[in-house]
Amino acid sequence: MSSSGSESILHAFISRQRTLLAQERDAEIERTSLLLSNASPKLLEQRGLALGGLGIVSAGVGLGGKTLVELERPSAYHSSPLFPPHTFRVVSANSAESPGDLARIEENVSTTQKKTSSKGKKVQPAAADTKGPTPPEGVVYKVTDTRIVIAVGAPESGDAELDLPERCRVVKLANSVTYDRMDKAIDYLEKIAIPSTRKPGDTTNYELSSLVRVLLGMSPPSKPSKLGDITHFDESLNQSQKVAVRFALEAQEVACIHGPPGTGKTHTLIEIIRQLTSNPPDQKPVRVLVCGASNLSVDNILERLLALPPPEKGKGVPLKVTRIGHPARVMAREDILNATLEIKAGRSDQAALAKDVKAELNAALDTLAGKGKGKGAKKPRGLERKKMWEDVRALRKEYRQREGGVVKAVLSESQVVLATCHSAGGRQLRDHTFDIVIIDEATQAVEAVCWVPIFRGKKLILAGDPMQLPPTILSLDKHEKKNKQAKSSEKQHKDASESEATSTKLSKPNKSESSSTHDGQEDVTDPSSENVTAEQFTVPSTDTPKNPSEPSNKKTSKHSGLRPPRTLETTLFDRLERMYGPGIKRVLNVQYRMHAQICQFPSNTLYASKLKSHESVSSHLLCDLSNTRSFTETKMKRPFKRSLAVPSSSSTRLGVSTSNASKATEMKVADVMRTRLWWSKSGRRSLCVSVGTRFCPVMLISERQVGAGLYPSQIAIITPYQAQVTLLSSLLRPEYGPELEIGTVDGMQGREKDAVIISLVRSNDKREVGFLKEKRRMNGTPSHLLQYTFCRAWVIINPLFPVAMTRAKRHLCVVGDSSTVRHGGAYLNKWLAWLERHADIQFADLA
Ligand SMILES: Nc1ncnc2c1ncn2[C@@H]1O[C@H](COP(=O)(O)OP(=O)(O)OP(=O)(O)O)[C@@H](O)[C@H]1O
Repeated sequence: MSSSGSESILHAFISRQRTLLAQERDAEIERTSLLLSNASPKLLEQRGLALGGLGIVSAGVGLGGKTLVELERPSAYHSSPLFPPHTFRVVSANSAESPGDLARIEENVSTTQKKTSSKGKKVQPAAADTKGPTPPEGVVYKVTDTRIVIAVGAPESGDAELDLPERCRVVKLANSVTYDRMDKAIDYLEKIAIPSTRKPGDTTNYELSSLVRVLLGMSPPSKPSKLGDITHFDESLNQSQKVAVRFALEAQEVACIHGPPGTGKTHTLIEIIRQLTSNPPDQKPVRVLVCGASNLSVDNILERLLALPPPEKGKGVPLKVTRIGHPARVMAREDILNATLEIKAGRSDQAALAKDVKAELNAALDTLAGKGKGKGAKKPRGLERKKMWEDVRALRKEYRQREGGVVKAVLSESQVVLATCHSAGGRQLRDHTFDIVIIDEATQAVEAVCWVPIFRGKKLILAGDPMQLPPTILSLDKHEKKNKQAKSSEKQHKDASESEATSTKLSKPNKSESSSTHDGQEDVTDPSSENVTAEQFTVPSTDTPKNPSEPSNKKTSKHSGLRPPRTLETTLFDRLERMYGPGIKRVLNVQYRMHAQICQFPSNTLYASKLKSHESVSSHLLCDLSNTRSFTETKMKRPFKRSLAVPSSSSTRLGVSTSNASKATEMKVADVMRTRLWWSKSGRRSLCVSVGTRFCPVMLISERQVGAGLYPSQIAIITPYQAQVTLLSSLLRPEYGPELEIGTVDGMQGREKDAVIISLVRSNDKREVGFLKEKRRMNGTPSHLLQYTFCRAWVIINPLFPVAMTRAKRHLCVVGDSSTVRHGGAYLNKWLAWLERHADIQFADLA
C-alpha cells in the first residue's frame, strides 16, 4: 500500500475514534447534566442523583493534596443514618473505566428558603448559586452505607477557597476526566503515526515503535523469538496455559490470551509475570506495567502476586509490586492496601517531611472550618481568612512537591506496577516506562483507554474473553442500534431454530471475513454475539507457537487491515484478531471453577462445546464442603438447585419498569419485610414464593444455604439492578454481614463463589424483560437503571451472559419469573428450556 494510502487509513481510523469518543462523551453529559439542570433537588434525590440534608464530618488532606470532605446524614435531620438508594459510585458507571463519579457539594436550602431567597428571588433548583462562592466539586472517593467522601480540588484545577455550607447536598455531575485522558491518548497516537499532524515547532520525541506499528496494521508482527525449554514456576499449568505462556513470552510485539470463564487467564498471567521478572541478577530487571479494565481485575492480580511464596534463599529477591489507585477503591484487605502507592509512600523514609507539611495543612483547614484546637475556636473572617487561604495554597504546593519526590522513589524501585488503564495516565507514572504492558480484561475496555498504558511500554500482552462483558457504551447511534436490533433478531431467530445437539457445529462468523461497509468502516456484527469455532480451541500438544503472522487456518488467511471501528464496542482485542486472524491469540480450554453441569450450557452455546471441566471441579458439590451440614433433601446435592420460576400475578408484580423507581423500591421493601415475617412465623421449611421475585434470595439464604451450614462468604447474589442490590443489602447485611456478596454483574466479573443466586428481577404483565434480553450484557449500574426507568429513549443493553452464569462453583440458583423472562429473546429462552430439562425447578406457591 502507498504511504499516502496508509496515511489516509490512519486518518480515518483516528478520526473515527475521535467521533465515537465525542459521541460517548455527549451521551454521558446528556445522561447526567440534562437531567440535573431540569430537575428539582427533590427529584434528583428521588432518582439517586443527589443526597440531601448532609452534614460535614471532617475535611482532611489526601494524596495529591486534595481535601477529603466526609459527609453523613446527621441525626438532627434524619431518623436513620443510612443513605437512601443512590447512584454515587467510586468507580464511575460510564463506558470506560474511570476514576469515580464527579460530584458538587452545594448548600442544601430548604424548599421554603428556595422559593423566596433573602433577596426575594426564586433560586434555580439544583443549580449552583452563581453569585456566591463556586460550590466545591470533586471525585467520589469513598461511599459506605452512611458516609460519602468527596476528594475536592484536583491539583491542576487551582485552589479555590473551600467554603463548606453547614447543611449540604451532594449532586452528581457529568464526568469528563476519562474522556479527556482518552482524547489525549488518541491525539498522541495521531502525532506518532502521522507526522504531518504535528504542530510546527513541536519538539516532542514521538517514537513510532514496532508495537504501535503492529497495533495499527502498519507492519505485521515480527517472528517470535525462540525460547528454549521453559521451567514453569507453577507446575500445575495445563497444556493450553503452557502454550499461552510460551506464546506471550516469545511474541515480539503483541500477544493475546483468550480465556473463557474460569480457565485461568489470571493464573496464566501470574506465571507470565513471574517468568518475565525472573531474569538473572546480572541482567537489567524487566519492568512490567499490569493494567486492568477495572479496579477489581487489578486487585485480583495483585492479590495473587502477593500470595506468591518468596524466592528460595540466594535465588533472587521478593518481587517489588506497587498498586496505583485510591486506597478507597482498592480491595479492603490489609496486604492489598499495604501495596498501594499511598500507603507505601506514607511509610517511606522520605515521607516524614511531607507528613509534617500535611499535618500543618490539616490544622490550617480545621481552623478555617472553625474546628481548630482550643475552646470556642471560631472560623476566621475577612483578611485573616484570606491570609490563611494563601498559606493553605502555599502548603499544598509544598506538600505536592514533597509527595511527588516520595512517589517517584517508590515507583522507581517497583518492578511490577499495577493500575487501571485509566490511572496509568495519571501524573504519578508520567516519567516511567516499562518493558512489558499487560492488560487483563482487555475485552472489557474501549480501545482508546488501552492506549493510555500502551504508550508506556514496548510490548503488549492482552488477556480477555470476547464472549464476556464488552465495554458498556451509551452512545450507539440510531443507525447502529437499528442495525444491531435487526442483526440480533436475525441471529436469535437462527439460534432458536438450532437445537442444542447441533451446538458443537456453531461457528462464529470469522471476524476477518466481516464485510466492510460503504464508508470503509468495519461491519460490526457484535463480535460477542458470535460464537467461537471449535478449531480455535484446538490446543497443540506442544507449547511451541506458530508465528502470529501465519494464521492457523485457511479461512483466517483473509485477515483485514486497519479499519475504522463502527462502535466503541470493538475492542483492541477484537480488532487485532480481525486484523491478524486467530494466530494472534492462544485459547485456554480447561475451566477450574464450575461443576460440569453448570459449565455445560455456556460451553455448548458460546464455546463450541469445547470448554472442558477439570476433573478437580467437574463433580464438586456444596455437600462436599467441610462446613456444610448434611442436607436433608437428596435433591440438594444437585448443582442446580431450585431454579424458581415464579408465575406472575398482577397484584404482586415487582418489575423495575415502573415510572417511579423509588416508589417501586419502597413497595418492594415492604413486600420483602412482609414476606419475611410471614415466612418466619409460618415456620415452613420448603421453598416457596408468595409474591414477585425480589425477596427470594432473602429466603434462600436464610432458610436454605446458611441453614445448611454455608458461610455468607461462600455465597453471592447477582442481580441486574442496582436498586435490587441496595434493597437486598439493607435487608441482608444486618443479618449476614459484609461477607455476603451482593452485586451487579459488573462487580462479579473475575470472581467466583461456591453458591451463586441470580435474581432476574423482572416480572410484569407486558412481558418486558428490558436489558435481560441482550445475550452478552446485563449490566446493573444504577445509572443504567435510571436510564431505563426515566429516559426511555436510551436503549439499555446489559450483560448477564455468560458472566453471571459462570461465577458459581458448586451451586447455581436462578430466581425469575419464567413467564416474563421467556420473552427475553432466543438465548434466554434457550437457557430457560435447558434449565427446565437439567435443573430442579420449583414454582411459587401463591397460596
Ligand atoms: N492450572 C491450574 N491448576 C489448578 N487450578 C487452576 C489452574 N488454572 C486456574 N486454576 C484455578 O481456576 C480458578 C479460575 O482461575 P482464574 O481466576 O485465573 O480464571 P479466569 O480465567 O481469570 O476467570 P474469569 O475471567 O472467569 O473470572 C482459580 O481458582 C484458579 O486458581
